[in-house]
Amino acid sequence: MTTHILIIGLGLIGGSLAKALQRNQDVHVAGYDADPLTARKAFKMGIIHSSPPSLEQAASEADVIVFATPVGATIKLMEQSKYWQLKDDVILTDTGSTKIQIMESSKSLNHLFIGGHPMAGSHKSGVEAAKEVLFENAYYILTPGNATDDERLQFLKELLSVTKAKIKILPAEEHDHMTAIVSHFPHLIAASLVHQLDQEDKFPFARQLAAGGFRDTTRIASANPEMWRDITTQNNTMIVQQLDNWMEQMEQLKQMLKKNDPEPIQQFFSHAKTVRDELPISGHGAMFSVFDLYIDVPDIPGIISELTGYLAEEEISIVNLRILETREDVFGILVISFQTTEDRARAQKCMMTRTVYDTYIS
Ligand SMILES: NC(=O)c1ccc[n+]([C@@H]2O[C@H](COP(=O)([O-])OP(=O)(O)OC[C@H]3O[C@@H](n4cnc5c(N)ncnc54)[C@H](O)[C@@H]3O)[C@@H](O)[C@H]2O)c1
Ligand SMILES: O=C(O)C(=O)C[C@]1(C(=O)O)C=C[C@@H](O)C=C1
Repeated sequence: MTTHILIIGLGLIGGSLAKALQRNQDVHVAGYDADPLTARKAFKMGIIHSSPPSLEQAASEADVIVFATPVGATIKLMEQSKYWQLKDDVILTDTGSTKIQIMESSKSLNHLFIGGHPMAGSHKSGVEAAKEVLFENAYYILTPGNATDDERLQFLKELLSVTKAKIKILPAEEHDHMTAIVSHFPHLIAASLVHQLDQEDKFPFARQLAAGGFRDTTRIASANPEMWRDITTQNNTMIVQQLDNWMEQMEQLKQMLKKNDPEPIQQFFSHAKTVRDELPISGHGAMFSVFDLYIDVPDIPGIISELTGYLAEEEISIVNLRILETREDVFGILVISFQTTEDRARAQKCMMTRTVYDTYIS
């Protein structure tokens, strides 16, 4: 029997989920977006099976409804959904980055709501950035709240299993506490670092000097401001708590720096390195895994399109590409990221057979 899924909000997350859910032959994925052009694009790109014109009509035909909109809009849509004619056993769920306020709102609904949050994403937004593989190996949090319908919870877990994410059940408070630490507060720090650079007017050339370190630390500051406004206002208390901890830590750091004793300074970096190196980055864990291949390339016009052209000919997908340390007359390092180690191994073989450039894996 076909399961009818309706995804509301066809951006990075809704689009990626729609694509992944289509791996299951027994589902029909309908998609709705407030922006009709986005819905049309999603349909043309094959991300959704159908693009119904009426949200209410589509909702009444759905077995599962996913709110994949910014969390402020999600709460408003949940409120509206009370007036929709829904199937009795419909499952409502969401993909929002916050859970306490959403689960609070769900208490007044007439139908089962199971909170959801795939812990994978990007600084990119919009349907064009959607990727079927986005959730692979990432945690996908489910927050059943007061809903005790084990059968439908199991059904949702099975439905989501095609994303190849690792489903984890968490209460809303634990979710918001932990995401404040590993996602929400770091976002504010990234944005603050960019503001700090922006305020530098003595040597404006500093912007040009912003190389790998600054770019890696602040990548997420390029994300959708509307989405982050909503996350920050909803998880405000937990984020302010993190800021308090941070300010205390910064005060200690300041005292340490004032003494300028090398030993504790090294300890500070050493401890951070140990903890960072032990994070589950490669293959498993909450972080979106990519596998980098480094290629020494000369700074000549067309080099990148030549190399990526070889990869395209061999149908090897890349997820990211950046250049490190290019200067005139000097070899630079092209870093190409792949979704799997297998893709990276194929790419390395391709480069070794089709080019003369050295390749290596960090
Ligand atoms: N971007 C990430 O890294 C990430 C990761 C995990 C979860 N999330 C969460 O998933 C949700 C979606 O994020 P995204 O990155 O896909 O955002 P996005 O900006 O890429 O897409 C959001 C889409 O929702 C549509 N939309 C907005 N209001 C709407 C409404 N009232 N009705 C219908 N459509 C509406 C927009 O037109 C847009 O197409 C957010 O709640 C976010 O917190 C984001
Ligand atoms: O930009 C990324 O790489 C992300 O994965 C984004 C990120 C995160 O902070 O980890 C951002 C918000 C989401 O709720 C989940 C994921």
